[in-house]
Amino acid sequence: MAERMTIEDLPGVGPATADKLKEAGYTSIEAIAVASPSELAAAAEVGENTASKIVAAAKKCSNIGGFETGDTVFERRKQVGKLKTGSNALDELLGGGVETQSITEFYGEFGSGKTQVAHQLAVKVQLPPEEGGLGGSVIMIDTENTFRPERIAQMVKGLKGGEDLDPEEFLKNIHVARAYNSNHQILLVESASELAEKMRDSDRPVKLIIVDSLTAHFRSEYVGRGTLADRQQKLNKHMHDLMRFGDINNAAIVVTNQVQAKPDAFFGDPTRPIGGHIVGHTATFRLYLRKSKGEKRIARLVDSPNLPEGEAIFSVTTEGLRD
Ligand SMILES: Nc1ncnc2c1ncn2[C@@H]1O[C@H](COP(=O)(O)OP(=O)(O)OP(=O)(O)O)[C@@H](O)[C@H]1O
Repeated sequence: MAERMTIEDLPGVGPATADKLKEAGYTSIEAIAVASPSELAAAAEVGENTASKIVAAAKKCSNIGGFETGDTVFERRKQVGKLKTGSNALDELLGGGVETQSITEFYGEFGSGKTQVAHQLAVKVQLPPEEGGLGGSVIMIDTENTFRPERIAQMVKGLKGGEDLDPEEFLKNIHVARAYNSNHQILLVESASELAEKMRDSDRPVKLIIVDSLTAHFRSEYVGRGTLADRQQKLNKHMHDLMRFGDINNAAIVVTNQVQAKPDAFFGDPTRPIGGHIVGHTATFRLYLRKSKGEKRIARLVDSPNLPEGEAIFSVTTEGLRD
């Protein structure tokens, strides 16, 4: 493969401009390719004409914004990997596991097991494909301080042959960042892209990005009807950034989401995931998690483009997810 280009290689981008662009968050060719020339002009303090040329050059070498033929899309789809969850029933519901190049959303009430699923996937993704993993590392954006290394250690010990495995080796492949507010959360996807780019040719490329929770910050920061449009716009950008991360890295994207009580809903389930249409339309797979007896959980697949709706029952145990 030809050596990867960096933004310094773009015509019209000298070292000073490159620094300004990076400072403003344009850290990759892809980020520049999808920028508007006027935004870029302001960020890099160059004229609009120069900015247009930079964007055009970035588009050309990133193939973003261009059309692809069906066979190219088909080639990329062939690369799609499936990450096993530890529960066969849940894997089957998902058509074989959590897919790369897709966003899988787990939503449910407090204690329904969303964070447990996230921890389990962070462990499983590190296993080789023969063992249901993707042989990769993981980036975790933690918005509510729920990441627990101890929990990872328990789940590593719960793997097949886990007694001989060193949990620390697994922890080294989990890159965790706390997001302090929704803007920070959005920015972290850019940092994640940089990290993934650096690791792309290593023996542990990033194969999974988790955002737990996707909506908590948005929900608490945008209160009241008047702010809804703003919130949805930000959330929409965030989801698309994540989707692009998945495409570029052939990585799986897993997000968790709470439900909001809808006391005025007389029919159907009175709870709905936060984020409404935006999250719903961008997530490829949506799973609604419910608590059942004891460690049992029920997952329902909602709105999948190519899989039938259905339910799976699994357990959250100390060792991890099980049937
Ligand atoms: N070490 C463990 N061993 C067994 N079960 C555990 C363990 N730790 C957590 N659990 C189970 O996971 C549940 C908590 O689930 P989790 O934290 O994933 O909920 P959540 O859906 O993320 O909730 P929230 O919306 O509050 O973040 C606990 O109620 C418990 O049943």
